[in-house]
Order: sequence, then C-alpha cells, then structure tokens
Amino acid sequence: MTAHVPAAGGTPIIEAEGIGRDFTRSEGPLFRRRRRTVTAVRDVSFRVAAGEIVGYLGPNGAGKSTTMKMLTGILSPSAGRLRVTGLEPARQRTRLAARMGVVFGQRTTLWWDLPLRDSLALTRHMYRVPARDHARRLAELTEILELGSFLGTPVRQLSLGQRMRGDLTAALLHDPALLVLDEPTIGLDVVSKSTIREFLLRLNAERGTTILLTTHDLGDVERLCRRVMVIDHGRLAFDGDLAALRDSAPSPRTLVVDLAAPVEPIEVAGARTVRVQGARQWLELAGNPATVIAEVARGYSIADLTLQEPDIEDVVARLYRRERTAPEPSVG
Ligand SMILES: Nc1ncnc2c1ncn2[C@@H]1O[C@H](COP(=O)(O)OP(=O)(O)OP(=O)(O)O)[C@@H](O)[C@H]1O
Repeated sequence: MTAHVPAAGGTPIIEAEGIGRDFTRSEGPLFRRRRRTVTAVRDVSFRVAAGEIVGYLGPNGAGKSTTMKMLTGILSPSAGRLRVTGLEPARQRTRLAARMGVVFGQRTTLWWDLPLRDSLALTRHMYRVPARDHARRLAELTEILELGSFLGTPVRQLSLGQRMRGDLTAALLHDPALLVLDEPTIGLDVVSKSTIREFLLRLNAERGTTILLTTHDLGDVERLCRRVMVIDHGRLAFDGDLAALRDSAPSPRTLVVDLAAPVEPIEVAGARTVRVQGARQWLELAGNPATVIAEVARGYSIADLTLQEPDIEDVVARLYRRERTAPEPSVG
C-alpha cells in the first residue's frame, strides 16, 4: 500500500459527548398495551483520534449496535452531541459515507448474484471515485488480500473468508479515513481470522486508517486493539488500554506446576490448587508468585513451572459481572 500521512493534529475522527438513545416499545396484552421507553445507550462520551484502533466490547444487548448505528448515521442520538470526521452523522450521512467504510460480519454489501469484480466496480459509482484511483486501489487491495483467484466468482459462491475479504475491499476502495467493523471475524476459521487481522494492522500502519470494531472474539482484541471501550447496560464501563483493563478488574494469575510424579493437590500459603491432571497442577495465585514458587519448590519435586497471565476473556467477564450491579434500563 502506498504510504498515507494522516493529517496532523486537528479534529478527532469521532467525538461523542453524552450521547444517548432511547427506544419506545409497546408491551403487554393487546388491549392493555403500554408504551415503555428503553434506554439502549446513555450518557456515553469518548473521542477517537486519527490512526487509533479501538475495540468496542460488551455483552449481548449492551448497546454496541445502537452506538454503531448512531456513528454511521442510521440512527440519530436522542441526547448528546456526536461528530464523526467533523460531520453530524444522521444529518450529513451522504458526505460521511465518502469518509467512512463499514463492514458488518454477518451481512454483505456485495451483490449476491454478481461476480465479485462487478460488485467492486459498482462501488466506484456509489462513492464517485475517479476511475484511475479506483483501478489503482483495486489492484493494491487485490494483491494484498489475494482476491485474484475469485474476482470472477459470483458472491454467493464465495467462502465466508473470501466474502469478508471482498467486503473489506468494497469498504476501502474509496480510501476512507475511518473503518467501522461489526464482528469482522465472526464465523471465520483460524487462518482467515489471522489474514484479516494482519491486513487491518497493515492498513492502519501504512495508511493511518482509524479503525473502530465490535467483536466478541478476544483474539481480535489482543491482536488489534491498543485501546478498548467496554459498554454495559448502555453505559461506558471502561475506556483505556488493555493493560489498564486487566488492572481494573483484577483476575488472579495461575501457576502451572509440572511435578515429577502425580501427587495429592498441592497445599501452600498464597495459592489455591484449582485443577489437577496427572502430574500437572494449576494454582490460582493470591500472594507473591516468587514466594509461592519457593514454597512449592521446598515441598515438592518439580519438573517444570509456568506463570499464566489472566486471559483477557476472563478480565472482561469479571468487568461485566461487576457492572451487572448497575441500574437496569430506565422504564418510562
Ligand atoms: N429498534 C429497537 N427498538 C427497541 N429496542 C431496541 C431497538 N434496538 C435495540 N434495542 C434495545 O436496546 C438495547 C441495546 O441493543 P443493541 O442491539 O445496541 O445491543 P448490542 O450490544 O449490539 O447487542 P449484540 O451483541 O447482541 O448485538 C437492547 O435492550 C435492545 O433490545
């Protein structure tokens, strides 16, 4: 990819100040229906600077899709102020589309019956990209994402991984400043996931493209996101880097002990044995690892030791559990 220098300083790519979104639902039996207001997103504030990769995480129903719909202009906020590349998404949706690429992992924007090549050609007219720029970008993306062997295949016959590469190309042919991805690796095999992740990192490094993604795949988070935002019950529960997320919802580290031979569960101060499998035991650490290791070494014959950091999955799950004590969506 040809190098792209992001504009220095200037406006953040995304500015959300106290944004919220309510929905009204009719509930109850037919003749006693009541209207109920559900707050899907409440008082969410954040900024995303040019060149960041940010993960937007949260359990089902937390408000991720609602936020994404506000960012892309499909929904307008019921409260607060939102600007994306300086534009007001719901009011300036067409102008915003020229600066933003959107990919939903569960849906395609490609024409199902057309060869991939024709679908990609049509995006040129949608975004009014000059023919030469379009041809150059298409050649670059075809090479990097290795689309060559299936450009002539109708989209309906593509594998999920091929289709995702096609969707990413369609979202990037107009060279947007911001790429918004909703579950970009959902359903993909390990190799396809890795291809997509490496491509996104390269896109960000070489073109400075800002990326905001929702995902339930913690591999995506660990590989891609320097910064994560966690939303729960419509509120922003955390915004910071991955290391800070680990600190904010501490999870114990685990000491994996390979013994010379199987023995009864190890008993030492500062640790709790949580699993035994043959000569291997897993100890959840409460105290200082060095002290625990010394204790274990004193009392047992050790073949090998490893210290496991808490899994990010574990950390996020703990954070959700903590936030679960937050108030339920308001009823109006
Ligand atoms: N059009 C709508 N009408 C009424 N309620 C809605 C509407 N869209 C979303 N909601 C409600 O708002 C809340 C947040 O939903 P949202 O789809 O934003 O969650 P999510 O974090 O994207 O979940 P998932 O991971 O399952 O996609 C939920 O309680 C949902 O039922």
